[in-house]
Amino acid sequence: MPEIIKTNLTNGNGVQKQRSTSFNEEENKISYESLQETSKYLTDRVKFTPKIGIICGSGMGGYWKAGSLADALEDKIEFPYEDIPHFPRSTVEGHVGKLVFGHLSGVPIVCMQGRFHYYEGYPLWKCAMPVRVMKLIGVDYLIATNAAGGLNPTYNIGDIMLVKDHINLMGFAGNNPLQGPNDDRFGIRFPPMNQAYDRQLMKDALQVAKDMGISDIVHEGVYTCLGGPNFETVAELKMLKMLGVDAVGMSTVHEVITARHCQMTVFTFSLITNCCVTDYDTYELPNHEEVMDVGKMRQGILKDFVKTVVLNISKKYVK
Ligand SMILES: O=P(O)(O)O[C@H]1O[C@H](CO)[C@@H](O)[C@H]1O
Ligand SMILES: Nc1nc2[nH]cnc2c(=O)[nH]1
Repeated sequence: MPEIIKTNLTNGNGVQKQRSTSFNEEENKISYESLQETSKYLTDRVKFTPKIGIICGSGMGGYWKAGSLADALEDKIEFPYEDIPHFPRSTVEGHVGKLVFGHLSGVPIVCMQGRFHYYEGYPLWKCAMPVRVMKLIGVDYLIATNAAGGLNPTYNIGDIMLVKDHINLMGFAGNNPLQGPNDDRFGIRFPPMNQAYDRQLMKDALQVAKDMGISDIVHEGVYTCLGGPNFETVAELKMLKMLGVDAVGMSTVHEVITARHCQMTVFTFSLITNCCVTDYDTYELPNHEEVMDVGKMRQGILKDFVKTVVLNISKKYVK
């Protein structure tokens, strides 16, 4: 049951009135101490310290098991989300719901096989809280992946868009994962966001794409997150296009903001799983099955791409 906090206010004429504020740890921020409990639960059970964390987008976390990025991990230690203290539960198809520790190309990593979305009913801070858990475990580099609709007309289904920037539309509407009291142990009250996506990691990833011979399907672009769960109307997409958005999704932005708040270095890419329909004469309907199918279709390339990016970060930057 929520604990009721009574606050004394005056009405301006010196007359006292009482306001009741509902405070419930599940609805409001989870404390630093609670997240330390979560992190301790994990570090007590894993004998290596990953410096790199990966979040798998829809269809990219290997819900079909074989051949995926998560499947490529060696010495795996898996934690179903329901076993981890204070962790939310995955409810979306294509998001397995496990935190997996292991080695990718010999590099220790932690991987979220399934993320949390606002439309599942979680507040943004809760969608992003695993990022803080990663930070407490020792992760300094976040690789966040997502499935997104391609709005840029030059993009094709199956392309990869390296995210160079985002538009935090939900933030425009006053919804932000950092809302509420700031805990300075994570980061500062007013974090800058103009260098959210690390330029050097992007350049390195472009070189990886070149070396793999896939430069023709790799772009740099601007991502936006909408609340979902419905896909967009034609008018909404036209508006987003005018704003300079290249790909549209329902995730990632709040994770990136939370990661930058606690000084993580961020690399993000979108897999373009569908082309956004921006005219009324096209009868194609975006759907989640297609989104997952494209993830599966691209699993081989994505696995090799991420493995090389991870190896590169580990060799060049991780201390
Ligand atoms: O962003 P991820 O988790 O990759 O998933 C994307 O795909 C789903 C829609 O098919 C939405 O959840 C959208 O956000
Ligand atoms: N909002 C949104 N999210 C997506 N995820 C995958 N495709 C899409 C899309 O077209 N729109």
